[in-house]
Amino acid sequence: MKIALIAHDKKKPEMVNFAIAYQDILKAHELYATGTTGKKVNAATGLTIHCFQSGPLGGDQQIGAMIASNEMDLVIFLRDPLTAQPHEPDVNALLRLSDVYRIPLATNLASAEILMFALKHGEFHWRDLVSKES
Ligand SMILES: O=C(CO)COP(=O)(O)O
Repeated sequence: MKIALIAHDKKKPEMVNFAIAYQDILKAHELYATGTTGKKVNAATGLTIHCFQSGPLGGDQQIGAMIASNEMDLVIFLRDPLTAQPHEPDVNALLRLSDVYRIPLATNLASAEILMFALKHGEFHWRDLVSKES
């Protein structure tokens, strides 16, 4: 499974703790991230992560492109709903594409944990079927 990890600045400590807590699950998958998030998670866990550009410089768009070409299976995007982002249109585009392509997406820690439990229990095998269709 290809999993994207993205966190706005105020949510990065939460993302790092999340990745530490679930690294045993995450390490079995192909991980992608926006630039700064990926570097922080890698530094804290040693997980191998393909890092795209930083979000404001196009990282959200790069992950969106993977979604549009059916190459992303799950997105954990810890958004900061209380801070305006200079690249809000990119953020909205990523959320929109996740809905267009029905990609499981968690935008907060509680949802992200539920997705991790589902992943651990093999609830995403349907993505293998969808991936093979394209
Ligand atoms: O801004 C982001 C997502 O919209 C995150 O980008 P960084 O991980 O590069 O900080």
